[in-house]
Amino acid sequence: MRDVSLRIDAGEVIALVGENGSGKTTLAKLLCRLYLPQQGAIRWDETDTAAVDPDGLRRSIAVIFQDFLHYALTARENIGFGAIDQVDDLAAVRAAAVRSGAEPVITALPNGYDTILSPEFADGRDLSIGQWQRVALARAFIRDAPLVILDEPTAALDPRAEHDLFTSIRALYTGRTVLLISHRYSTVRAADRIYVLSDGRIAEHGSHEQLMAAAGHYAELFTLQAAAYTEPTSGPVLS
Ligand SMILES: Nc1ncnc2c1ncn2[C@@H]1O[C@H](COP(=O)(O)OP(=O)(O)OP(=O)(O)O)[C@@H](O)[C@H]1O
Repeated sequence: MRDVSLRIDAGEVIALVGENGSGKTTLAKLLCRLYLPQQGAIRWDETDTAAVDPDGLRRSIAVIFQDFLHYALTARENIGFGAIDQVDDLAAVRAAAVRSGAEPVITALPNGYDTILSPEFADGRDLSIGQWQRVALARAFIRDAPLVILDEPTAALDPRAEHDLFTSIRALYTGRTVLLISHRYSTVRAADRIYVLSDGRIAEHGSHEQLMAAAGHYAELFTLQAAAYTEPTSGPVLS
């Protein structure tokens, strides 16, 4: 990443978009201090995050990466590990599951929240990718962190679940700051500000309306994706 300068204010919903390999996940990992910048600084308020205790910093961030972990443990543990002190608090685990849409999936399992999410165990069950994604979202909800980073949180969700998540994202995270990475332009358009990454740099930023008016890279990608839904002849042809 080069020449990247961005500011995220408390309570904002910020979206990062850009083509594959443009650096979105790398930027998220830098914010979590999984990587240290070779030059420049990342400051939380006025403090350089390179100078703070990494564990403390990470406790202040709830993050779901694209390749989130699937633990061969119970549904309760898979969610409760988001906030280690609440792993035995079924009410907190259930509340997070309700918010993420995982509750109906889990209650249908043979032992509910005590079902091991792996088919290798007696009465264990595996979940579909989209169901796992709801569990991962619950894991992020349960942690009372001021910064929430969601890297492609809806890639495997069905359209209704995706719609439900994004129409409720501000209510879900009231008072928290959200960094959302997504290739779905319909979901990022409601962000307060959108940063467009290209080849490790910020190519554009602004609100959806500002970026559409600028008629640049964002407007091109948004229009391309929207056209696939609205123009019957522009989509791929299966034969
Ligand atoms: N640990 C790493 N070391 C070196 N290069 C890396 C590392 N992780 C990713 N990259 C490279 O950095 C570039 C940006 O990757 P990144 O995962 O940040 O892209 P992205 O915008 O999130 O892409 P996608 O939309 O596919 O998820 C890619 O060229 C990738 O190969």
